[in-house]
Amino acid sequence: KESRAKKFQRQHMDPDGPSNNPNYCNQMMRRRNMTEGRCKPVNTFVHEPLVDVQAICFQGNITCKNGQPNCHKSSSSMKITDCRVTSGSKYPNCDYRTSQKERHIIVACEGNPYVPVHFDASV
Ligand SMILES: Nc1ncnc2c1ncn2[C@@H]1O[C@H](C(=O)NS(=O)(=O)C[C@H]2[C@@H](O)[C@H](n3ccc(=O)[nH]c3=O)O[C@@H]2CO)[C@@H](O)[C@H]1O
Repeated sequence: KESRAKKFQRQHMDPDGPSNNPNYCNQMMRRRNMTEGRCKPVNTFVHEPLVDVQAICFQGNITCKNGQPNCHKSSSSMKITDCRVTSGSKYPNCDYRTSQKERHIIVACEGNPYVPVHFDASV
């Protein structure tokens, strides 16, 4: 069974990116298995080293969107790519808009070791 930490990495980590390729999201959403059963509507990939994203768990503690107290906001902005499903997208041919950004990211952390398990938002 995939751990929540591993699931976070599968869904949100791409240290080798970003890629200016307009098909980045179409390729990556499939490759990372987020287009099975349905097209995941929104997903962010983070183009920073894993250790830098794991360090966020020890940075600014803030309340998550769902009210839980275990979210953390990155001290610095990070290179990300937002993938958002297009209006014309029809499962199983999931179609995404690819948007490269530099944002502070907000993740939820859990466990021992205390690691990212959920992507909450970017600001
Ligand atoms: N505090 C917590 N502590 C611990 N766990 C917590 C906590 N909160 C939730 N989980 C868990 O996380 C799991 C999960 O998948 N939550 S999810 O909201 O659907 C994820 C969002 C995110 O993937 C994506 N998104 C969204 C915006 C954006 O900019 N970029 C972007 O990528 O869209 C998704 C839907 O919004 C679920 O098991 C839930 O129980």
